[in-house]
Amino acid sequence: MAPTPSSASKQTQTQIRTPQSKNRLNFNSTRNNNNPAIEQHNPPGEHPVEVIGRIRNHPGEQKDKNPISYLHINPDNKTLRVRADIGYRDFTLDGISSSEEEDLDTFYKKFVQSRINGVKTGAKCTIMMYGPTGAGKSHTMFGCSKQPGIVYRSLKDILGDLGEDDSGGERLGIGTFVQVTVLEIYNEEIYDLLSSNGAGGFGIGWPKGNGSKVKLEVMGKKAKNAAFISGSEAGKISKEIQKVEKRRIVKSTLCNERSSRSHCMIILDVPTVGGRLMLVDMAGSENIDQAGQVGFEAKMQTAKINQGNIALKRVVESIANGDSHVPFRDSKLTMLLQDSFEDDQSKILMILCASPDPKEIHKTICTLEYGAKAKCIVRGPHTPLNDKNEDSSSAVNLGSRLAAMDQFINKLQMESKQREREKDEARKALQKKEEEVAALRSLLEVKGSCLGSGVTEDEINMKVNERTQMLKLELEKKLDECKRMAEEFVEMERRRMEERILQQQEEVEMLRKRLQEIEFELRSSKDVNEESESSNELDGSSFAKRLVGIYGDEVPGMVMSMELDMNDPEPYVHAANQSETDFPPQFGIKAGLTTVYEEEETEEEDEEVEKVIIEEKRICSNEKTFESATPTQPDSDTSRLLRIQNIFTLCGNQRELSQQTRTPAKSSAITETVEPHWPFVMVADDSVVRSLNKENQIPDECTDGQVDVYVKWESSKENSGKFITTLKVANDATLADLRKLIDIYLDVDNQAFSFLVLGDPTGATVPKENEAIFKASKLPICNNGYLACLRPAKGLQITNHLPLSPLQLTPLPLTPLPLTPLENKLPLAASTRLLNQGDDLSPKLSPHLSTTPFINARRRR
Ligand SMILES: Nc1ncnc2c1ncn2[C@@H]1O[C@H](COP(=O)(O)OP(=O)(O)OP(=O)(O)O)[C@@H](O)[C@H]1O
Repeated sequence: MAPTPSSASKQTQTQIRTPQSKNRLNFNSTRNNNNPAIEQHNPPGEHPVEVIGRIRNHPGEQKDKNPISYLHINPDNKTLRVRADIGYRDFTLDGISSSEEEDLDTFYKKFVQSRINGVKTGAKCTIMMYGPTGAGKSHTMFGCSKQPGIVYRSLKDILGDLGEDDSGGERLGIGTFVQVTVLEIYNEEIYDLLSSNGAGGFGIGWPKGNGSKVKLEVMGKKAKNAAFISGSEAGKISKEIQKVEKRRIVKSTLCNERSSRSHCMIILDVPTVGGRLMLVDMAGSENIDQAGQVGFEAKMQTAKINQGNIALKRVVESIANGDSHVPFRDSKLTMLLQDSFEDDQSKILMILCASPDPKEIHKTICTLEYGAKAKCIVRGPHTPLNDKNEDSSSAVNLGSRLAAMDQFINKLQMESKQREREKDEARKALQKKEEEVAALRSLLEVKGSCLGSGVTEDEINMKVNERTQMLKLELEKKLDECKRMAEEFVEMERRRMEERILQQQEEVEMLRKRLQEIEFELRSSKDVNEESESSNELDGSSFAKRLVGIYGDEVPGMVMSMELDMNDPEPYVHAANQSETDFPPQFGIKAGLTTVYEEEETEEEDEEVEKVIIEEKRICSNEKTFESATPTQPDSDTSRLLRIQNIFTLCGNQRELSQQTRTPAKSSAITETVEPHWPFVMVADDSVVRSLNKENQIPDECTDGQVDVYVKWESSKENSGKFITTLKVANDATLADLRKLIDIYLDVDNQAFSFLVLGDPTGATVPKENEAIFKASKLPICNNGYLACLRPAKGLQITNHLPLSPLQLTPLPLTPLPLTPLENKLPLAASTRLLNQGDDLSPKLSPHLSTTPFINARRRR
């Protein structure tokens, strides 16, 4: 079985004993007077703990950004200034190294190599890596693939590199061998990383397989039965250490992806000289929360890791403070390190690792405070217990200790003052910030109250938008409604127009049929009156032709209008004894049914006047004249006139009263010549009269001082305002005079009436007793004459007052028209005036007209 390090050391060294508790810092140990190197490295009163700071690179992505570090190394390379938010702190150490400026090789040579050299000559040295997780402890201790760490460099330094010099010359460390023990302190248990429960063998042959780690007990200040490897080839041993180092328990934490969860201790004994090197890579000194450990077990683990750190911290403080009791036994780590502190041959090199990350500032400060305290440990000159000068040495030790303590106290006081100042500044800064916050808060309240009861501008805008949308919708709805109503109205109007057009078409059709019947009757009459064909044939046939021409041919683009053409000579035959001057009396009173085609362009001027539809009658009351004008065919002529009038009645009860005289001279001439004393009457409806009054002139007086009076019935629901006759009366005639004439014309027995004052808003009638004083010239003016409107007595039936045909002896009953009056919408044709009646009627036409069922005529008296 291979010897354990402890047993080996027993063989080569005198066991170091723990110093008396009352004189802890005297580090009683066996004096080695034979080793001058030890004397050199441990001068009396020297600090046994050397503290070096090692600042790692900027971690990860921050590396390239080269941030401004909060750590600043003074040019003396011993003082490190830590810049806080407010103020800074300086820490004076034995040396400071930045990994950015000094790689591991440089660092090793500068701060570690001298210690290793001492070990080679028999000195004892403990190198501890202390610091928070991720600060680079393991990196410094073990290095990486590019740069070997302290462990491998030390081995190389102690044993020498066999591969470097094969020439057979003297190599460093030839003949030297080392014994290496690798321990792991995890969860306050010591494990032997070189042995395994399932491996079954030690020595150079490393544990095979994946057996569990062997737990070791502590005996005294050493691990009992710890395995070791011994050898003189640094390369081989380094490889083995590399392997077992991987057996350490690591875990990913917030601070480090591969965080060491255990303390690792590599004990390197150089038996030939009695030198010993203890390399301790401590677990991170982070607190539980920062490690991000979750769960009870994990937290317990972190707590136990910290237990080693805390115990070591207490040991350092205790030694530095000169306590009578140093709590080495508080943890397995401090138990194993007890020799390192107590042996006066032993030196401690504490490497404080720190990260330049500003987030780590507090951990860095804690680490540096810890190192500063460790640095205060003072070891007095070696004084064996049985030394004669023990008292004097004790006094020296005490003096140096007091000096160190004073120094430490001064430093603490300075730090305390510095902290006080920082505290004041922080308090002031805090006060200032609080004032700013209060100001901002009051500003916020003012703004809130300005906006009014918590209503923000956005809310107001939102409400305005909502209201706008609502109004828009309402407007659109109303527009739609209006549009729909307009469409309905248009549609209704369209239907009404269509119905009206249809109705008019039907009426036109019926009229046409009626005219055809008349034509037929005319032809029949021709056959009956063959003997008088010389004159009448031409007359009748031409009239028939005329009628056929009117309704048979319709000229496209022309508007058809029915009109009485009183000046058309065609239907009439000139008498042999008639001269041109005789024409008016003979042919002036002629009724010809004709169609007048008018160009549509002329409609414009005609539309200005409301189209008046009248029925036109002309009655000759002078039998003499009548007979002289038509001595042979009085009945026939009268009948013809009646017929024509009936046609107009058929066409519409309202025809235009067209008796405007184009030339007054001619008019008066015609009147004179034709029938100066005939009581001609031509009356329009009330409504017509009103419109006619506008355009009519004041009636012209005849040469004999007479004026025309048109007599009609008042239009009402029962009757349609029939035209009665035209009377010629003296200028100064009264209504009484007029009544006499009308009575003569009407059948006075049955036709009681009263005069209606047209134009009177009350529609009053003229009392009979006033008729004698009411002049006819006061009557409303109508077409060059005066209009007398008669209101029939109540219950009186209006009869037609057309002149009777001589053949018609008995009056016909009034028969209602089978057709509704056709409203004449065509332009008003040139006025036609019936100047004479009967003399221009074809004798053939009279009987036919007289038999027309629509006519109800009364015989003239
Ligand atoms: N000086 C440096 N240069 C380059 N990389 C470094 C340096 N120091 C540390 N690192 C890297 O930082 C990471 C953490 O380092 P390391 O494991 O040594 O920290 P640690 O202090 O041992 O942490 P823990 O206590 O958790 O084990 C590693 O990946 C390491 O390679």
